[in-house]
Amino acid sequence: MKTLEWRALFGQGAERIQASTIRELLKLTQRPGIISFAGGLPAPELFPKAEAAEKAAEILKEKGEVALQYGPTEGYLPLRAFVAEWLGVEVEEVLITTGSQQALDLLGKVFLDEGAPVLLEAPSYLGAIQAFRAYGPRFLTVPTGEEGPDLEALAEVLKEGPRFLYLIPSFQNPSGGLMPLWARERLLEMVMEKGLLVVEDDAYRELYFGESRVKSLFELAREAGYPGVIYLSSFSKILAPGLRVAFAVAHPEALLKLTQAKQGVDLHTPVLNQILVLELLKEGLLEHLSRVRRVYRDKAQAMLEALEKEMPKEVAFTRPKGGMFVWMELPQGLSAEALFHKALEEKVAFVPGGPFFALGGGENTLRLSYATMDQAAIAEGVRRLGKALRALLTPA
Ligand SMILES: Cc1ncc(COP(=O)(O)O)c(CN[C@@H](CCCC(=O)O)C(=O)O)c1O
Repeated sequence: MKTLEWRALFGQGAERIQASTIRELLKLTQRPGIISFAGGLPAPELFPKAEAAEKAAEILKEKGEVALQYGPTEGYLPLRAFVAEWLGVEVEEVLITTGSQQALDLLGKVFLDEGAPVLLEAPSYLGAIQAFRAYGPRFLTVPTGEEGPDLEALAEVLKEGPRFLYLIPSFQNPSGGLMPLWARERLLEMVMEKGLLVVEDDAYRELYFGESRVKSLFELAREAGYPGVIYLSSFSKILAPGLRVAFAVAHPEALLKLTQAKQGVDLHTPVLNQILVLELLKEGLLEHLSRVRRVYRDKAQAMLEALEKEMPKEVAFTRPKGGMFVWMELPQGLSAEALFHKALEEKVAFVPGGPFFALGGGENTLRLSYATMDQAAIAEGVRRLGKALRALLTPA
């Protein structure tokens, strides 16, 4: 068979397209017997399987012509209307996307150029770093922690005039941080003063363990009459990630360009999936959301109890108030990559923290997701992790 030198055939941009660490690791965690804290994969016990089977059959029977035909790029109008009412915005401001992951790619396509500055937290969602990196931007970062980005450092780096700030104010991936209201108001003041654009990724908006949600940057900006916040959220974490249905809310001018970009990417998000999401949400959404919150709060509690019991005192870890992740820091000098391999020997997996830092660093950090495993597996997985850690901490 004749061979081709594929690398020579790739375009220049192909060099910037790199693998997703989570996606690559997830292949490893398919091995039998592994307890995986790697992907933020929602709890399968929460998937409305029986209802979805019934509703999908009904949709195909009664609306098959619509569900199986090409649809509008903007999205299935009744679903857009549902999202608009839920968020208190106009339907013209809502674009249905094929997961928030697609929205991140569209934002890179529309707002970034080679060498253009874009600001992210350090650490931040590695899927966003992967999506934006394909457009060759100059990454700027601001340290982030349990209460969100460091606002003093942010004031400095804003002087670089980033095309946009990509932020995850609620239950940040991977650090679990929750920006308090005062910090959100302060950040918005800085952004409005400079007329900058914010992309608010609110994937975990409903997964709060406390009494209520903190107001989003988007809501605060609306109240201040500022159009410069583009809001993303998704049905992945509250319904089913495999349906790939999410949404972006933006000023009509921005939304028009994002929609045009989407036309060139996938024409539209699968219509059957959009109708199915709408039908599943229309009944008992509030009860479903309170069950989802309880399940994740219990899983988080199980992981924190196990970590308190099993982790050596040299290790630090966050106590999340929502979301799906615990962020862990090993003593300086210890490598999370080295721990990853020891942990695999003990049949437990996690995501080393390095890939969450757009400008590098974080070699001693790691992310643990409690979302997927049941409480017994969480306790056993943390026990195994403790064993691997002690082996790493005890010099041979
Ligand atoms: C902040 C943030 N923004 C967008 C996404 C992607 O959500 P969609 O399912 O594309 O709506 C995610 C999902 N992240 C998960 C899921 C990745 C799953 C995978 O790559 O298999 C993770 O970090 O593990 C996210 O955390």
